[in-house]
Amino acid sequence: MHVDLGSSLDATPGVSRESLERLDDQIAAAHERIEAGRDAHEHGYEALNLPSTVDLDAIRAAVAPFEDAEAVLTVGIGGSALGAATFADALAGPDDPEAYFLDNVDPAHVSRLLDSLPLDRTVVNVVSRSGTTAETLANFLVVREAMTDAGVDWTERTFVTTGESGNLRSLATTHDLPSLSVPDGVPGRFSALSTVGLAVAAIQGHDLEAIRTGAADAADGLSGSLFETPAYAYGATTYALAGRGALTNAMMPYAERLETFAEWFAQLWAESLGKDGLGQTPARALGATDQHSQLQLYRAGPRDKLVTLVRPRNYSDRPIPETDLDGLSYLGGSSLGDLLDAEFEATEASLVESGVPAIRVEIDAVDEYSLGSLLYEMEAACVLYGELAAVSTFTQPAVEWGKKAARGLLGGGDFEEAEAVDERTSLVVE
Ligand SMILES: O=P(O)(O)OC[C@H]1O[C@H](O)[C@H](O)[C@@H](O)[C@@H]1O
Repeated sequence: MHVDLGSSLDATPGVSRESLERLDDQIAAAHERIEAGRDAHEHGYEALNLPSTVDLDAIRAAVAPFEDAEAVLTVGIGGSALGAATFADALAGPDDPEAYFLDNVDPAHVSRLLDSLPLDRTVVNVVSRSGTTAETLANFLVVREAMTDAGVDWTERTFVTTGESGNLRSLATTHDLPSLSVPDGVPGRFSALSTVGLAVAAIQGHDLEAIRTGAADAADGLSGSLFETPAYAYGATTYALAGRGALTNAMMPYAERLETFAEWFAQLWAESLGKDGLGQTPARALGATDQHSQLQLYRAGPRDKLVTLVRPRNYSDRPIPETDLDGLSYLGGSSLGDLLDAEFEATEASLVESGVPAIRVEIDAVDEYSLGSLLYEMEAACVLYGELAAVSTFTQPAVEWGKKAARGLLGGGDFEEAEAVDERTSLVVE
């Protein structure tokens, strides 16, 4: 990825070139720590080794029985869905099997989706690193029943991606289902470049090798200076801006195909960095659509934000027809891409003009290579930010608290977290 920090210099809050130079001493130390973690295969840091450890042949072999699928339904949540969804939404072609994601247990949504799918031509991809996540297991039980009711042998149309043990692993063994392993030491939100994120891309026929090469080139490019490493430039600057009050980071891609990338980024940033009273709230926006809504707040609201503007440098364009309609002739002869680029630059300029920090992130194209690189570099940026902030980047105790409370409420065991639900104070107004 290409990172341009110019629009965050001298903003409010902002960074100066000198402050970034001072921060660069800490980058060298953080980079050494990251490299040591990678070398020792430590939990979390191991994710940054995925370009060399992921077994693409194993992924291709696991999905080979499903070449005829018309649709692939992933049942997973959080890191077990968002990486795959990011690739699927960014890379989808007209002839690919459709990718669907059940990452919520809203009954109306689940029923509507199951009613619309050709279940006899759908492959079900059940993904859970832990094998215990209630939403995923509940949805899988519902999907399995729907297949049986439709006269489909679910064991013929399901594969599982999970850890070496747990409920899902036992299910795969019992029914002799094709399965993939979630790599050790890779937290869910860092697993997009592993079996977890790549199996759907394989079913859709995307170029896994190019994704891996994009990530591997990004890994090779990590160095001890933010001025030489785009991932660290992004991580260090967002960290510095947070320290100066930019507590919200609006991730705003100018490409519909990257809308889900912003969702993936939100999990990565929030769950990794939101600890010890620190962190930076990721907001999801889409250019140019949200110029006509959220931009008012970003430009003129509280001075507690930065905006990350993302765009591809190359894309297939579509001309705008000539018109003799009064006042619209300036559009004719131009293209939708020209208009989108102009909107991007206008938004950036409007933020600069009002002193709101922005960071420009560009990728060469929305293709496999650039996505591999983008996701890897955002993960490296996040790990660097975590080092600088001295938070425990790879844990998520606050999320787990809620998981235990919900399980306890459903009678899934004795969890003291569930008792807090009874202790809640209410103040009802009707
Ligand atoms: O893959 P699973 O074990 O089912 O976990 C799915 C998700 O569950 C939790 O909410 C974790 O905090 C997330 O990081 C994880 O991605």
